[in-house]
Amino acid sequence: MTRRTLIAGNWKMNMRSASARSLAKGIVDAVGKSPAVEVVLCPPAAYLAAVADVTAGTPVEVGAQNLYAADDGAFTGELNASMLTDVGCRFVILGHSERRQLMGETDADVSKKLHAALAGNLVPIVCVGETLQQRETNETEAVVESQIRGSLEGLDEARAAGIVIAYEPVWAIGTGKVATKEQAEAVHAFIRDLLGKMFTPDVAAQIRIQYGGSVKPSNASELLAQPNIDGALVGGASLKVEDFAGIINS
Ligand SMILES: O=C(CO)COP(=O)(O)O
Repeated sequence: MTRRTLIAGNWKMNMRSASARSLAKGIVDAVGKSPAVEVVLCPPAAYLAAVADVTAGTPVEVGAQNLYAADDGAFTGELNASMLTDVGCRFVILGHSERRQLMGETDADVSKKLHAALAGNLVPIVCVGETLQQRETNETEAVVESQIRGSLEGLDEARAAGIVIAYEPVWAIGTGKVATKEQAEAVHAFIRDLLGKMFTPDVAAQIRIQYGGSVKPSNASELLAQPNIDGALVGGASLKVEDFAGIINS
């Protein structure tokens, strides 16, 4: 089973309209017409339309960083899947550790969002990962398993193959402390095995599992060479054309 490598840039809460457009343009130019990997830019919601305008007609795709799991209605400040596809999104990041920690998002919330994303034709990138304390007390597998089981609650086999999982150890996010390729591969293999039990080994073999946490041009190729690492979800290094292009080309 070949899984196409997926490199996504999570811009988090950064950029302004001019810098967002110029970053997107730089990446479009660096990626060219037929990149070997799939490339997704996830700007803040305020700049989704501007970035989608720049990437239109190119292989670079656009993703949102969150959604609200409801149809149109009285939900002040929120955006639903239909609005995201309407402004050009194909992907949506769900359950990022920053949202879990800062906004109190739970696995149950993530599961609702996952179903809303799929119903709205968005590809969900579901984030999971342990804290440093959990790693040090050997809880990594238990934490990741319960996040995946909870976040994927109610997902059927037919739709499971199309989702993306991002393993992002919390201690590696924005810290410069990247997981070693062995540490990352061990968790990715564990996740694939778990997905095989939850669905079928064939479905698990189709699900792309990205690694995230201090990915840079200098460490991307060894991570991406691991058999169960199918891409990267990049934060800081996605904010500079040179760094992000370096990861894409690694
Ligand atoms: O959280 C991340 C991507 O979603 C990773 O962030 P950094 O690449 O800045 O560590």
